[in-house]
Amino acid sequence: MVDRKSSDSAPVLTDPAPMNNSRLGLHSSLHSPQGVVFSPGLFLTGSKKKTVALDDVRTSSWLDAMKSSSPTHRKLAKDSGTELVPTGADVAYCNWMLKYPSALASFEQITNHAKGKRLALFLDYDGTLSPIVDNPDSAFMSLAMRAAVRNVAKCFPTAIISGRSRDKVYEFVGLTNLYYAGSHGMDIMGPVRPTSNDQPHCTRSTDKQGKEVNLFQPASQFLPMIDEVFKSLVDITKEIKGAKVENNKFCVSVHYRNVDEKCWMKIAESVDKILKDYPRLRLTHGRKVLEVRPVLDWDKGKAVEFLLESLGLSDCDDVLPIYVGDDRTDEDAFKVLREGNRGYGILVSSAPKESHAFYSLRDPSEDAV
Ligand SMILES: O=P(O)(O)OC[C@H]1O[C@H](O[C@H]2O[C@H](CO)[C@@H](O)[C@H](O)[C@H]2O)[C@H](O)[C@@H](O)[C@@H]1O
Repeated sequence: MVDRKSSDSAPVLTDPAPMNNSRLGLHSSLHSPQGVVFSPGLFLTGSKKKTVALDDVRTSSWLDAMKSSSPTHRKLAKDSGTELVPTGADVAYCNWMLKYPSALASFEQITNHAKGKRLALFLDYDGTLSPIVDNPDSAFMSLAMRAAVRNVAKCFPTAIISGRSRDKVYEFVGLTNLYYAGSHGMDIMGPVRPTSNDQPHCTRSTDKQGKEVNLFQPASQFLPMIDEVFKSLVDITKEIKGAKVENNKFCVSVHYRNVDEKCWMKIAESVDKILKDYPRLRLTHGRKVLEVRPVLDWDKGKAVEFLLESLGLSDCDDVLPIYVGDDRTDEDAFKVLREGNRGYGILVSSAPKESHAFYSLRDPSEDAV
């Protein structure tokens, strides 16, 4: 079992409230806070210097982040037959699209850039392939979306990279001709690589069709800890109406979408209380969800790089990776593609937000077009 109170353990890294002024501020999980250094391996190390006052600041900054997560904005009224009266939000969205043009409207530009290149497609699941719904167990993708993904995967290598457990996202998508990465990329089932035997955290396995695959699980030593923390989180939140804790194998989601906003502070305090005992776990914010995960230098961006390498597509000028995602965790992947002009990120969002993506789509129904 992992020693959860080891002396060289890292402090819990928390995300400050999102949407602060700086473009990079959005992406706080990338930053190593003071006192935290990246060790030669994947682990983040540092010293724990938290005070009670700092904890209060921390939980209230969590609350700010929770309040601004997944804002709801009305769609521009269309096809309703009524006269359109753009609101301030509509105008703001249109202005935002000048910076992040619609991927659909830019289709020709993208295909021109893709000429002579091999495409590789990376897709987030929730909020990208499936609409956001109240019950995480009912986040089904539409038949049209499944058909679109099936077709695209016949033409280009395609991978799903999700915060969900790999098994769960496979259950939702149900397509065999794809690669799957669960737990924010900490559980990747990819093609067998000639070098994979030498790679740490890689094992040979077989997929559900009996095909030989490469399994990359850099957080495997955290499994007992994650199971333990999952049980504690279920227990501590059981009296909070609407709270739901989801075990995503190498990370845990604490959902508050169905919790009365008056109780959000209680959710933040409960998670904070548990995490105090687990300095090797950290917290990130998603769409009305707090995500507890190992303090590892690994994210969806690293997963994209890993898969490109596994597919023999890294360091090739004739490869154009495209990543479609809606969430803050997808920013890691957008950033990897933007850096060095490697490919395009497409952000699915109905509200303006700062991003490392190049293009935008308003909602998942546009993805399947
Ligand atoms: O990386 P993703 O595939 O986008 O997964 C991120 C989280 O998605 C799920 O939660 C979100 O979608 C739910 C269903 O629409 C919604 O109810 C919830 O409020 C959203 O946060 C999933 O349940 C989480 O475990 C994932 O971490």
